Amino acid sequence: MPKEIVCFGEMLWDLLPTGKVPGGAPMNVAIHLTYQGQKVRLISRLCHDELGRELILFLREKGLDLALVQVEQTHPTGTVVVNTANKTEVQYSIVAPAAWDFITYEPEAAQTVSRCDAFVFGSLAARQEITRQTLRQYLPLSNLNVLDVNLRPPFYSQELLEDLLTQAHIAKMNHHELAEIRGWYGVPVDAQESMRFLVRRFGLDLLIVTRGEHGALALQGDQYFEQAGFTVDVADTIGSGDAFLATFLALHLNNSPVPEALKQACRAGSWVATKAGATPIIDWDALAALDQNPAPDIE
Ligand SMILES: OC[C@H]1O[C@](O)(CO)[C@@H](O)[C@@H]1O
Repeated sequence: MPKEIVCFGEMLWDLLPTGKVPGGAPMNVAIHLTYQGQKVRLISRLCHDELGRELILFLREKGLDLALVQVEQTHPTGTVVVNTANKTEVQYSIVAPAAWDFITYEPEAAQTVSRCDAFVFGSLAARQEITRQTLRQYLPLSNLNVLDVNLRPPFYSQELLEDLLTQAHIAKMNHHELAEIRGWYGVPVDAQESMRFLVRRFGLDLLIVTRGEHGALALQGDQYFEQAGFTVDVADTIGSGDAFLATFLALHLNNSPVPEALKQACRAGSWVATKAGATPIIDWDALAALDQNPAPDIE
């Protein structure tokens, strides 16, 4: 059954050396959730400029509901200069200000958030005051807050992350982000132990850690799960984590057991890494073939 999922935050163009592709973690998650038949609303903001108009056309073609996307005239539609010199560790220069820094509170959006099945957000959207305040107003309304940590330097602080983690029910981060956050508390290097620490400290129901080609880990209550990764030819890793999260959520919200959701999410993330840009349409048949390419474990 389709679930109602609200994605909040940045929508933008990723400017790659080869040209521009639509991006922004919450928007990427929204598109992947739409591919997977879920009912999605994106809360964001763009400008009535050339890039904004192009983005609207792209999203309409993808079948996304744009009723809660605000349009303004002052701040430009978001752009990010992406350095893909290292294909597996892409660097983002996130241009500021951007229209998505100015998402304002709307009663209709608040109502949608209060009755949705999940509210997906990340730390980057909170880099500027206005969008941060709007996010703070929506978070208490939703029954299931899903934090996609997405640390994008220099736009985060320990204080901000602690605030967001406290309000999250589910959190997803990659292994680099886990290492950084663990470091704030001097927790031992062991992944499982540091996950247990974070789940306890922030009262999380579920914590997921992605490990690139080495798969993913999850801790739900006391139960710890590991999923091995898949070896693929990486085009770039942009949006890989976003496809992972969308796939995990679509399954989790529809009552799949965590190990099954983790496995499909790893497959989807790996597949997206084989293509340029964040939102290629996933070929689920080709994905099944990934099982023949398990990657070696790192631990
Ligand atoms: O959202 C910030 C950046 O992260 C991505 O979503 C990838 O996860 C890019 O598309 C975007 O430029």
